[in-house]
Amino acid sequence: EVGENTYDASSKLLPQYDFVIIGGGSAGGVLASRLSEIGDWQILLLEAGGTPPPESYVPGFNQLLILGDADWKFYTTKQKNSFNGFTDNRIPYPRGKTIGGCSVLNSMFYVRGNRRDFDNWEAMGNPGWGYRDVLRYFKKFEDYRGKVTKETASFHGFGGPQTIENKRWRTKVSDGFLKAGKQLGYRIVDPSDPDQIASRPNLHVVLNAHVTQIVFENKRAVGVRFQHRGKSKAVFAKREVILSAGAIGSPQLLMLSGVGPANHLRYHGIPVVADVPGVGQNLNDHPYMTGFPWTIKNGSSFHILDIASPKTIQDYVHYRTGRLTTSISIEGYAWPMSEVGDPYWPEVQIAFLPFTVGDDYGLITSHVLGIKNEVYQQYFRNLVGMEGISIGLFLCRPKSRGTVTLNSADPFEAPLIDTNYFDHPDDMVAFIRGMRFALKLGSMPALKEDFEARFHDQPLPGCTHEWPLSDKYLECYARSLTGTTYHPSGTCKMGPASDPYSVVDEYLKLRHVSGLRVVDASIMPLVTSGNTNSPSIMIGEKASDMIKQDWGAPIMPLGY
Ligand SMILES: Cc1cc2nc3c(=O)[nH]c(=O)nc-3n(C[C@H](O)[C@H](O)[C@H](O)COP(=O)(O)OP(=O)(O)OC[C@H]3O[C@@H](n4cnc5c(N)ncnc54)[C@H](O)[C@@H]3O)c2cc1C
Repeated sequence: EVGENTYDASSKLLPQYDFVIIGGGSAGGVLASRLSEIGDWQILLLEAGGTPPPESYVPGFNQLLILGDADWKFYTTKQKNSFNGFTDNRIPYPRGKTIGGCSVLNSMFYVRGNRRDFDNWEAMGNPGWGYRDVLRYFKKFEDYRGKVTKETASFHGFGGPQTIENKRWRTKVSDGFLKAGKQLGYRIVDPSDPDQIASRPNLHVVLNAHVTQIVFENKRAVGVRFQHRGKSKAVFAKREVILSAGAIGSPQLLMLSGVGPANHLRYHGIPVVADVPGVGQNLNDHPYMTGFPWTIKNGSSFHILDIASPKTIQDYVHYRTGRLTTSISIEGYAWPMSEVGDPYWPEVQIAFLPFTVGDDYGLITSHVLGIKNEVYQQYFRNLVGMEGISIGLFLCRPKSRGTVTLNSADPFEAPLIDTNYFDHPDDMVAFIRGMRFALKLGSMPALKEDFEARFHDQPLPGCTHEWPLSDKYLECYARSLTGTTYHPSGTCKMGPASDPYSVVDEYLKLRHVSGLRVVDASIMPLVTSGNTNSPSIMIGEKASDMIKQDWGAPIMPLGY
């Protein structure tokens, strides 16, 4: 929407607004839209990136966005327990730098998470964040376009700004994936089942506005400084500054502004406004194994070169149908029952892809993932030109925690992102259980017989010393080819005052300072058991109502 209109209000910037929102991503965009519903309030949204690039309008071009102009192009630090199969033991860590944030780069999967995730947030000392409380906000932003039954109508929303629909195109072999699940005794379910910014005169959006500091007066956030077209500018907030710069940007900006672990700030010569030790800690992300490869019979999936065929392009351009209507990514998810603890709170999420890393001649997938050239050449290259599938997985609630810290006090320098995957030994144990499920799924008759799925049983370079498919081999495989699912969260976690590492309270207000809230994926105390875009939107929706309530503005009834 924004891409088609000029919202850039830099020429009419006011010196002061009621609310200044930093970051126009999944959560910040929602906030700007909802708060500007109150006509008396002046809202400013500052976004470091520009308008989304043209390729972002074609879902099938999703992979081309990574490492492009709309990506911050972050990398992780070198890892000791993971990334052995990636160049220099580090990986690209994409984050959207454009209006829309990561929602512009993402693969558009709509997964809310498990109801137990939110009940657990509440049990962790965050009243008002249980499943029953947040469900209404998931429904509020939805415009569900799938099949409406009595059941789906009860847990989906209608008429909201975000359309949710079934994929318009999928491969034949994805039927095999669903059938293989049935053969293992599972059901096909809607994962949401519990069991736009309009142009408004009071909303100013400034693009290419990189916020460099939140300004405090006596521990109250009163405004922000930002760089725009080579000039340093400042703007002030009468009511609140709201930080929605995402799970990497938000802790970085807090620390640059003097809010964070005092010793770390002093080390970088930053005057301490408030010692908040949890800022940048508790980095939760879902470690994601790129997928065991299988070859399948021709005609079951698609050939990468078909994407550029005149028919595919014509189908998309003229009719909005065909291969390009969906991202080139995962085609189906499965949640195996957990073998440990609550069986209905899955440990892993299984991902089904209708291609292998070898499919695209090493041009895109291995590049955006950061796979070492020798691993591609020795393991994936002989899959070139063959139709295939991959079955991967991610760990839903890892126990390992990473960090986001400052590399320097320079706001234009990328922070240090230490994912720290597999630091906690329980994570590897759970991951290996998930890998065994993935192997079992791929060997079910629905794939093996109907689609002639053949496991690519070549040993992975670096793991040849282990007995094939032994636990040790699987561990080595996981440490080599597990990267990110792009779900960082938790770095400004919400928690009770008794938790010294809580950064915000249940109203998302920053502890030890005033006039400042954090509203984005960084507030999740524990990452949800699924993809994180819709929970981030939900956080934006819920925060908007909390802010309106605090300032005596009317809250629209939800109707559910
Ligand atoms: C490649 C990729 C694929 C993904 N696929 C899916 C998927 O299919 N389904 C799903 O549910 N989730 C997916 N995700 C995750 C999901 O998109 C994110 O969890 C979600 O968008 C996070 O929202 P947010 O509001 O917390 O942050 P963001 O959307 O990252 O927004 C933060 C915004 O703040 C801006 N910003 C940062 N620092 C500053 C600053 N100093 N000054 C001004 N502006 C600043 C950024 O440019 C950005 O626009 C994916 C993510 C990626 C990267």
